[in-house]
Amino acid sequence: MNALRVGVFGAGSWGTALAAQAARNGHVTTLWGRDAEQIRTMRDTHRNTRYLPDLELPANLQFSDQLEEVTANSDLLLAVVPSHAFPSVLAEMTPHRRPGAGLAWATKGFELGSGRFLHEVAEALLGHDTPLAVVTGPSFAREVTQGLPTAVTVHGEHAAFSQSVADALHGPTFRVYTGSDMLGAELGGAMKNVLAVATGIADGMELGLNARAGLITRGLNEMLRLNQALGGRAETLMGLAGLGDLVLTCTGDLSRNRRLGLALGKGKSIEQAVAAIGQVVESIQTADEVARLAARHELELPICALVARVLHGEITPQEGLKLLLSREQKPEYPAGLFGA
Ligand SMILES: NC(=O)C1=CN([C@@H]2O[C@H](COP(=O)(O)OP(=O)(O)OC[C@H]3O[C@@H](n4cnc5c(N)ncnc54)[C@H](O)[C@@H]3O)[C@@H](O)[C@H]2O)C=CC1
Ligand SMILES: O=C(CO)COP(=O)(O)O
Repeated sequence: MNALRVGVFGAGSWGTALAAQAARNGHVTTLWGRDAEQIRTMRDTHRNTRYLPDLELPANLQFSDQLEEVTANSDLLLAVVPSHAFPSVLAEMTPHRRPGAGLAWATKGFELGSGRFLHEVAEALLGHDTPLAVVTGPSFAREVTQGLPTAVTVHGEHAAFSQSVADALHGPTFRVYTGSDMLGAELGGAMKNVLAVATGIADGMELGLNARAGLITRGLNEMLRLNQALGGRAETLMGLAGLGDLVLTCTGDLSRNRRLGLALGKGKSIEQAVAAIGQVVESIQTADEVARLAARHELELPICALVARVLHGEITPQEGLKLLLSREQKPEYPAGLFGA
């Protein structure tokens, strides 16, 4: 193995977990965070005292609050900031990038306010010749940092680059698959967060296990239909980036998006729920961007649309449930698997 210089941008829970993974594989890895105080503490304790305080990080992992320096010294750039910060952090990195250094990201979501995919944001900033890839799949940061078995996938059009990202992260308990469908992979990772809120709400309202399974399956149908309208490949959504992450996030209580739904279903306000979680909850922005994309393609995605309305406080979870259950009866697949 050739040791790479890996720069990981975003010192939240997922950036920390992926940086630890690359460091464990022997790569010279630096985790960049914007908060100098937090970075100092991480350097002193070799722990992410804010997000994963009980877990020790590899001794060879380095920490920095100098974005320019980390960018200039990395062969592989891995962005793991929240989606709302992705365009600005990438714009800051761009002028300092080494020629030929590819960019991967593990952020899940869209550009805020435009519905642009993150690969579109990256292409606009870095040009079409820069190797790009998205790292996604069912992966709670805590479990990855603990070394529990996990499978993810890396999608990009530049096969050699995707393989190098996969190789940098793949390890004895961290399986990394590859594919070439960035759009489908990004769509799955973003939409599952919205659908996790729906199943969280249902579970918070104690609607039962049948309701949860029904929501996951009809949610997958919404993913597949939007994906088809956008030109993604169905198999991507049937794999780790879609179904895999959907199942994890809709059923696993480590999910912040599911926990937001659980709190709303139990009658808490969105402000109370977000404050209690204290971390990034991507669905809050993503629900609007999914609605924007669906409207652009004249698609009706009832579960996602109702989640957006609940998140905006336009309807209560009880009203959302009534609306969903009173929809017209129809065939499960009116026009084949991907019919409306
Ligand atoms: N935590 C997880 O298990 C997983 C998270 N993800 C995705 O990774 C992304 C990051 O999430 P987490 O690390 O979990 O979030 P987190 O809530 O644990 O941490 C967020 C981090 O982003 C930083 N940040 C916020 N705004 C920033 C800005 N403008 N510039 C630079 N840094 C900024 C914060 O300081 C903090 O360190 C999200 O898109 C999430 O959906 C994906 C897979 C797993
Ligand atoms: O993306 C994730 C797991 O794959 C993490 O989900 P949450 O952001 O809902 O915690």
